[in-house]
Amino acid sequence: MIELRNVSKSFTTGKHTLQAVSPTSLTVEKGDIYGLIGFSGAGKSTLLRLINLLEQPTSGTVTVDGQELTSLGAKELRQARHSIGMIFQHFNLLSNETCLANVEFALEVAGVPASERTKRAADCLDIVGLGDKALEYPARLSGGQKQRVAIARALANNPKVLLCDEPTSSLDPHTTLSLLKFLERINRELGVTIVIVTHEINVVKYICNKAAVMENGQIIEHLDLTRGDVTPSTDLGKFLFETAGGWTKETVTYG
Ligand SMILES: Nc1ncnc2c1ncn2[C@@H]1O[C@H](COP(=O)(O)OP(=O)(O)OP(=O)(O)O)[C@@H](O)[C@H]1O
Repeated sequence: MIELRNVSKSFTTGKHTLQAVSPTSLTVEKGDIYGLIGFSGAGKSTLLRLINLLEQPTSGTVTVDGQELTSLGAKELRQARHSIGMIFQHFNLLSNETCLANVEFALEVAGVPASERTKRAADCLDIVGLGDKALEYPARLSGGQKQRVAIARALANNPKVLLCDEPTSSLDPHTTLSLLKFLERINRELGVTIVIVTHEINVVKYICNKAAVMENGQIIEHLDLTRGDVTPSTDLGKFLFETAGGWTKETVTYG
């Protein structure tokens, strides 16, 4: 579903060039919930943003759902991006618009006729269980509810891929858990492939079937999380998993 081939990204500020992502390849299969983990500054968010070309790669190719995004012109890229939704740590909702208008906006940008937008936006809010909040403003919602509106907006154009940049970092543990269950449902019932950047290993352990450990702009290890015991081979992988402790799908019984 997602193929990154030798992608790299460097940022130049003045005389300084910083290599945020060194040439890296990554394959995410259809139906995966794929985690990107590592310390702050490792390049996780940059790698995620390379998937929908929010960051243009310095080198390499990005292919999503069989379409090589890096070879598209601006108009085609805008079109292709509609099948890639994204959510963020701080939700990025329009605060002066209602929840419904926030979702409608995504449809408007995608060129959906005005006559269809309201119904589709309302349906998306229903999917996330917030049909009754359609005419509320984001400021009146809890963090978890705001993230659900952001998910409704991300789902409005029926994406095949959902990119999540620290989606639970602003949420308390209970809200985190219910959001993770929700993302799981989207993955299972709507068939949406999910890539999730997080510094919370518990999140990865709970929801992901695969993960990549990043350090200094490189993927240093790929992990299969479908088997009971995760046994990272790198020191960083071991450190991250050994210090995580906490909950797993088997140990969490509430929510
Ligand atoms: N737009 C930018 N301009 C310049 N440098 C940037 C830019 N975006 C990211 N960087 C740098 O690239 C490196 C990787 O950043 P990135 O945000 O991808 O890391 P991260 O692993 O997601 O970190 P965190 O967990 O703290 O968000 C960092 O050194 C960061 O300062």
